[in-house]
Amino acid sequence: MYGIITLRNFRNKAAFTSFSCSRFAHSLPFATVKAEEISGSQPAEVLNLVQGNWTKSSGWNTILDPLNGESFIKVAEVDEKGIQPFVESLARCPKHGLHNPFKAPERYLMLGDVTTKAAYKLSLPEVSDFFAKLIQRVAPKSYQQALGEVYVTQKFLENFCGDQVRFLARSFGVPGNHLGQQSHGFRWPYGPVAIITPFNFPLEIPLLQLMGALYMGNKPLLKVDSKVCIVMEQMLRLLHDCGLPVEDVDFINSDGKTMNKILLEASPSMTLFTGSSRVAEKLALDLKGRIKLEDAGFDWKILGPDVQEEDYVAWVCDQDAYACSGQKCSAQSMLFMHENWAKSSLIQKLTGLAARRKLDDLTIGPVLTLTTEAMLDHMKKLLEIKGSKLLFGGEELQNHSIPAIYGAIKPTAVFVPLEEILKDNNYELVTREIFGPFQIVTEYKHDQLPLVLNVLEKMHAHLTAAVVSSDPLFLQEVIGNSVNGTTYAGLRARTTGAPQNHWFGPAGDPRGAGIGTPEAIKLVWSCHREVIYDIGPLPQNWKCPQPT
Ligand SMILES: NC(=O)c1ccc[n+]([C@@H]2O[C@H](COP(=O)([O-])OP(=O)(O)OC[C@H]3O[C@@H](n4cnc5c(N)ncnc54)[C@H](O)[C@@H]3O)[C@@H](O)[C@H]2O)c1
Repeated sequence: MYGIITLRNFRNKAAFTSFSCSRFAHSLPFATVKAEEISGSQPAEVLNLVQGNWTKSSGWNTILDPLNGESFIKVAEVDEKGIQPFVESLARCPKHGLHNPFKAPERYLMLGDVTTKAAYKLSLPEVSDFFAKLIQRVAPKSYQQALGEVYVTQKFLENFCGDQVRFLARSFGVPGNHLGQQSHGFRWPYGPVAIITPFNFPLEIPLLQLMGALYMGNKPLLKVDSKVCIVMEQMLRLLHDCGLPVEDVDFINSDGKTMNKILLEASPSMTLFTGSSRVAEKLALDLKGRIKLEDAGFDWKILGPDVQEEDYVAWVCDQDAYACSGQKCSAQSMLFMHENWAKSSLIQKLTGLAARRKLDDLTIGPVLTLTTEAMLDHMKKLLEIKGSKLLFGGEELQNHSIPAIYGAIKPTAVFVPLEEILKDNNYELVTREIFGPFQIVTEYKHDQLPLVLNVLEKMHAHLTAAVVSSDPLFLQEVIGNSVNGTTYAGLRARTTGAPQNHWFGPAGDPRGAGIGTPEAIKLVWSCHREVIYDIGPLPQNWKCPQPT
């Protein structure tokens, strides 16, 4: 999801951490684990939080270390028999929330204070290093990518310090028709809500959505994918340390089926789901539409006719497609090259950049939701399409100990001719999201832009996009004829990159959610309520009129 960000501050801190962290690692007051010491012989435990208490459950789910297969984390997973305390806890929160502009407004200030403290703590090198390393253990990505996730999270918290939380609930008023009448629009909470998040950004996605839900007055039940839930468990402990009341958030570990059952029984007023389109569509039906979605991304980049800065553009393509082993929902899944780019050395450069990626530093690593076989099978099917060819990759990683339940392939690119992509029997296959280091590359001739736009029109997921060109008319043409919710345009355009300072989310779907900005928080976590004051006085000599 998130890409190349400015890491200036953190680089300095990272340099500092390298010699200072081992000294601090044992003294983080909130933490119950040490990121580097979790192992098969010293497995970590992850608990649930309900009604203010950390609890175990009747069973443990064992998580395998994605790098060596050791059973290194035990998650106390709630099964269908254990859901009642969570259902009851949500039921205790009224529809009008824990706070709203007419109720307990001091909570807006309290949450501003908690956020100030949390932003400060997360800025400490020993704390950011702890979370970056913990992220790396469960969702292996390079240290810089993991630290980037922590950095965006910390900057987000900085944005909502002090009075910024109450400013989110800013209202407006309009004069009425007669003396004493005024209408006021308020941002109103939903009350009991649920947040479900995937494995790929273990800190950023759940934390940003959780804080947004709290800010607007809701009581959230949070469920993070069990493979990575240890990160948010530790973050909740940090938030408690910063003054967040323990009853404000419930945290559950379970499989998808159990969570589905909780949603049906507890019937939260709103659920925010981030994950695959398959589960998103199921939940949308089950919850009768009381849901907002951040679902699959089949993200595209179009290189316009003006070839320039080849080295830079190739580097951005490599980062977009293969950083975090392609497991960002914003990862570049399809690259459309203008024929001028096809004649350039772009593909050669891209091949060289992809070859630099190494398991040693996790610039390439395990794929957590697809096996090696599944990805290579998909590639074989693509290669059966007329005119398609393997550009690079297409092989299993060498000398690895990644367990077979996960995937391990080299950064891969498959070329498929544009005309073939548009054929009905190929379209679905070619545009299937492969959540791993895998992209489709194609070429369009000067007069074939309408065909490219046609490919985009047929897609069902409209998350991120990039239009790489310095020609304003070209940018206008592509942006004006497409939909994606987060679109980068210009010479430096990328598909990945979801810093806290811009909206990130899909467009073209009324259920689409957003993350990061004040607008995203208000849209996802509050609804509009209008209060019309009509206090009088009555007009002098008022008499009862005829009925109408
Ligand atoms: N749009 C975004 O912002 C965004 C961000 C990250 C990931 N993604 C997408 O997420 C997908 C990868 O994540 P994944 O494979 O872990 O997704 P997934 O849909 O399998 O799982 C996501 C979460 O839903 C839970 N879940 C599964 N079935 C459920 C059910 N029936 N009821 C309730 N909860 C259920 C899982 O346990 C997990 O916590 C990709 O498609 C990617 O594009 C989207």
